Amino acid sequence: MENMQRFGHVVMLGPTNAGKSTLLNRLIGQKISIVSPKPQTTRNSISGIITQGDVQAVFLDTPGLHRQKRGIAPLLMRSAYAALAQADVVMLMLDAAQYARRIDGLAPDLKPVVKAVGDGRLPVLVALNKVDVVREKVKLLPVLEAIAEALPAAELFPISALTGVGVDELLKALLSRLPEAPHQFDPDEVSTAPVRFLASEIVREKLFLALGDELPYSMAVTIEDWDEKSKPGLTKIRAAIHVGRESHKPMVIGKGGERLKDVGQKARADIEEMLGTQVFLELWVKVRRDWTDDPSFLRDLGLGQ
Ligand SMILES: Nc1nc2c(ncn2[C@@H]2O[C@H](COP(=O)(O)OP(=O)(O)OP(=O)(O)O)[C@@H](O)[C@H]2O)c(=O)[nH]1
Repeated sequence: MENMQRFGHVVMLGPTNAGKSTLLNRLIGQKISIVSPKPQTTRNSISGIITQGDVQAVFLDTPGLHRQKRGIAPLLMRSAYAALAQADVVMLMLDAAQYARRIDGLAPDLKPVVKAVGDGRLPVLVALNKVDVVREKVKLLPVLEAIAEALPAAELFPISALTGVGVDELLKALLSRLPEAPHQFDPDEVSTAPVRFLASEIVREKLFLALGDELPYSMAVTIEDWDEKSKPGLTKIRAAIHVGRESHKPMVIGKGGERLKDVGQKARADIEEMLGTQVFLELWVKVRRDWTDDPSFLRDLGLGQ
């Protein structure tokens, strides 16, 4: 029998600057940037998706709870509560170093969290971040005590998102709290959708640089084929450069194909760096008259409705 899958939403709370982005970058890397969620998930707040074996976790970011005191719209608060309504686990991220220096800031930072999730309905995991800069670890004790008092059911994890200390334990605990449910995202789709787009942007950037003033006004790049399966460690990409007129084609290609070759080499180097694999990049130029008026093509480029 197949193992039961587990799936759930991890809602991240915490004041700005606590280190949420740093932690997510460490956990998910570049796969964060742009994902293509299914419609039922709150699109705007998705910051990353992790799939590890049978477990898939969607991380939702919520700036709302902690910015309220600075007077930013109740809308943000509502979006935080909307995210919390979907939460299976709450991760509260705090800058422990800051409170180790001055504990007075802790109570006001905990207050909105206690109000929102202090009833114990959801598992709350507290990441006490930046412990790498706390030299005297005893200074953490009053911080730990105050959190344990305010959120008695919470589990505490001293970590450093920067160095990685404690991060594995935190992730393991987060994943283990997710309920049995089928995965909602295809891990391949999640990982390649954003990088495909970024790859096309890289090609476009190199074209802009190479063409300078000669740049045709209507030019677009689409990824026609993306193959990372046929050979491990190699990503084969076929990208089309669309120009609006036949006369633009030689401008892009250059004498003896030199310009296109140069663009391809530069783009390939950047895409390799982004993907961390070798890349075989094939570029070709397509003339597509009046594509700027073609709604279905614009949609393909992500520009239409
Ligand atoms: N020393 C140390 N610095 C850290 C650690 N984690 C994050 N930082 C630093 O803290 C600052 C804020 O980190 P971010 O990850 O941007 O914080 P954030 O919570 O995403 O902030 P917002 O995007 O404003 O919500 C950055 O300068 C990070 O380099 C850590 O574990 N140790």
